[in-house]
Amino acid sequence: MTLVTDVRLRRILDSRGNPTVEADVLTESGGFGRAAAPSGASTGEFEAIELPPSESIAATRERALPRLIGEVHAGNQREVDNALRAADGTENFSEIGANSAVAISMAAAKAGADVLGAPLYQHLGGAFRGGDFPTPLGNVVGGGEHAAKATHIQEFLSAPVGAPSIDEAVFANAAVHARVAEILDDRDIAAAKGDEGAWAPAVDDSEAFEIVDEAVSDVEDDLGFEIRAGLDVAAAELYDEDDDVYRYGDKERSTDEQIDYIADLVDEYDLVYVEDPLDENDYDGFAELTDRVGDRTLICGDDLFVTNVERLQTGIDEGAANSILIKPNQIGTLSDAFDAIELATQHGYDSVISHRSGETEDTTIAHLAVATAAPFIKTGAVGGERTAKLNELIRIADDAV
Ligand SMILES: C=C(OP(=O)(O)O)C(=O)O
Ligand SMILES: [Mg+2]
Repeated sequence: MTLVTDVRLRRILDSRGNPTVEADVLTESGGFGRAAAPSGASTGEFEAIELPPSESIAATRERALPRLIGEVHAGNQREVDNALRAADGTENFSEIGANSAVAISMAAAKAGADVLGAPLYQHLGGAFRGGDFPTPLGNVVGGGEHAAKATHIQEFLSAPVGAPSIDEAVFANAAVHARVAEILDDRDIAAAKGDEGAWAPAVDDSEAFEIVDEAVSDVEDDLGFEIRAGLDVAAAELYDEDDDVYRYGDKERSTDEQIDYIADLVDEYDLVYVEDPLDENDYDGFAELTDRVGDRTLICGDDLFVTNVERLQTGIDEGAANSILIKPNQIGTLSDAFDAIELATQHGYDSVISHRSGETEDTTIAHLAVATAAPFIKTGAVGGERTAKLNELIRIADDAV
């Protein structure tokens, strides 16, 4: 019934106006799934390879489609994903591109759900999923690789940890985003938006902390539940390997100073979440910071782990971080992303399902978060490609997908 009878690939626009890959998967009994690959800007060194979309589509048509069409079942995710891996033949999808691979992998899952007549989260997670919703981490101020001439830290996040429902959590993040705009206006600071819809003011990081702290407290007082702040430092982008320092404009920090700086920020701003506080090769630094503040905040590996079970296992062995960012396109298939989530859960690491800075209207990650009962999802606060996922979470909670 779920035998794949056709796979169609095309170039579509992503939220930055760049081309990306969209896949349609059709099955024998009329099942249909469509999904699109996102794209990163602050990509990790160890991520699966994203090829130029036209190149990826051509290679996938030649190498992968003969192994998929008439050969695999959309309802059997491992079979689909194993066929993609076999067609590529490399560890990092450098032959067909992780962009086509992940689009097909996610589209196949949707086609499998369609045949079953089940929502995607239930097809992926089973009949008993749908009761646990992630806390959304909403990007409200940012810079780094996502906006020119803005903060050095890539993302300042709002985390409505006390929200009684996903609906209230999503609206809380939008309210913090709106409150930041008012505070910027009061301070006469003009701000454009970065790639993920966060405000991107030309302020130094210390002023951004003040603004976000004030916005979070104001909205917390208004709404009456706990909202905290978090960060994606994206420190690999700040790290200068030659001089072994982190560069924040003219200011330099050694690794020890960086660890002290982040540990102080955790306490000063009561941060609930810190992603990539150190370089993507620095397991020792991650371990030291986790040892110092891991009892009171999440230390999350994004560029460090790249959704890769081997890199995560190294982190687990060394005590580096206590949380992992999950981006299916970093690794290339949904099966690989599931394996990373399962390994994380077994070892007490929290999974944070994440968008990329270049996104589409695709909502797969909302379903993935509910299917795996992930405690957090990072998918922005405002902007159509971000609200696509947030609104899907609201629909899932309303049993309306
Ligand atoms: C979402 C992120 O950005 P990008 O997609 O540019 O890697 C991130 O670094 O967590
Ligand atoms: Mg990151």
